[in-house]
Amino acid sequence: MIKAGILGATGAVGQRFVQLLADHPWFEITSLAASERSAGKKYGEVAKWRLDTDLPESVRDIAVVSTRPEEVDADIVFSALPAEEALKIEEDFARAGFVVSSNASSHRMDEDVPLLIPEVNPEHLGLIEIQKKKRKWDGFIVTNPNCSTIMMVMTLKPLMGFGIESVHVATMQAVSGAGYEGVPSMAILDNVIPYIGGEEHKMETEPLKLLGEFDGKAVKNAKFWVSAACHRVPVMDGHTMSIWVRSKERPSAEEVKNAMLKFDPRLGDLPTSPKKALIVRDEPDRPQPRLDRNQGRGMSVSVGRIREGQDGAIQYVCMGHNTIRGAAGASILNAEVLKKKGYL
Ligand SMILES: NC(=O)C1=CN([C@@H]2O[C@H](COP(=O)(O)OP(=O)(O)OC[C@H]3O[C@@H](n4cnc5c(N)ncnc54)[C@H](OP(=O)(O)O)[C@@H]3O)[C@@H](O)[C@H]2O)C=CC1
Ligand SMILES: N[C@@H](CC(=O)OP(=O)(O)O)C(=O)O
Repeated sequence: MIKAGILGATGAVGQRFVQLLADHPWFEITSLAASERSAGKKYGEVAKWRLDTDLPESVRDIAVVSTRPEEVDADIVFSALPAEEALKIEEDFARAGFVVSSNASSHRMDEDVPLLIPEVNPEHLGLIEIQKKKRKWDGFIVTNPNCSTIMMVMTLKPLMGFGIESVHVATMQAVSGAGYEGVPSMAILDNVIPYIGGEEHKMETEPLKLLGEFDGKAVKNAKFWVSAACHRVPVMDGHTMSIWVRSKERPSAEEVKNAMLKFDPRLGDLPTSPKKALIVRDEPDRPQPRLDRNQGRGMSVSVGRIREGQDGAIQYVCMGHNTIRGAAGASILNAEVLKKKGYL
């Protein structure tokens, strides 16, 4: 078993890591780290457990440590730290020789850090050697994208052959994306909030790196543009988005559907990879978060309503589980690929 630590283990995403790693066949939780407020106390006392499965017994009595590398016993650390804290702490861990699989945004756009979706750009892992050499680190950092970006980019990947020119997207994002204390119930019930700080910029920039080409030295960004509008809606889990894609080749809805149906990333049999990365639905009223977010144990992205728009764009809806495929599950799948490819 590979020894795994979780940084930010008591938080919303940290708890998802604990839930998904507790019975993982390759990783064993050996350290749980959080702020000085929690350090020294038992995990079961300080983690206000809010998931709909029980707190795993195996972690209840583990003493939480602080996020200093010398206190953490692990080969890999999964980071669910707030971005401001992750910036330095993740570097401290990589410098100290740890593999860091991060869900935080701090290092995503660093030119020597892989921003990874295993089904989309596994070749970007070539940046690891460049990162280690440049920074003189024994360890390294690999990141997963923003939760909305992940869902959208998984649907764009099979369309790249049509010559994408532009993408418009409007999101409807679940409240869990902001964390338990993030959006007061008085603000979101009976309401839609048309603003999520920083989200539109992430959706407009991260896809270009993810779908860019790695030439052995650097990633050259993909050459199309994305325009995003992000909204918070009163849904617990599951980010839904309406997407309009304009391409040079002007494919029909049928051709787009077939490209998505044929999308086979050939990841092999990794514990967290779903049987189908994309699930294409024909019903006129799907996907829906409540019905579709747990497809592929929360790791599949569901697509529906693929149709030709008025201006030659292809229009569709996609949806995925934001704290599993969009956060903890994404980092764990990244780590499984690292293991499979011999980086771990
Ligand atoms: N919620 C979501 O769906 C998603 C979140 N993310 C990203 O994941 C990260 C975590 O988000 P979330 O789980 O919602 O956040 P939470 O606020 O719920 O949890 C934060 C965690 O970090 C710890 N922490 C806070 N400050 C420090 C510090 N100074 N030093 C060390 N540890 C600290 C907290 O410990 P303590 O309990 O002791 O305070 C807690 O364990 C963020 O970067 C967020 O942007 C990404 C995608 C989705
Ligand atoms: N902002 C996202 C969650 C998040 O924290 O994203 P990021 O990993 O890019 O910081 C949401 O609300 O739903």
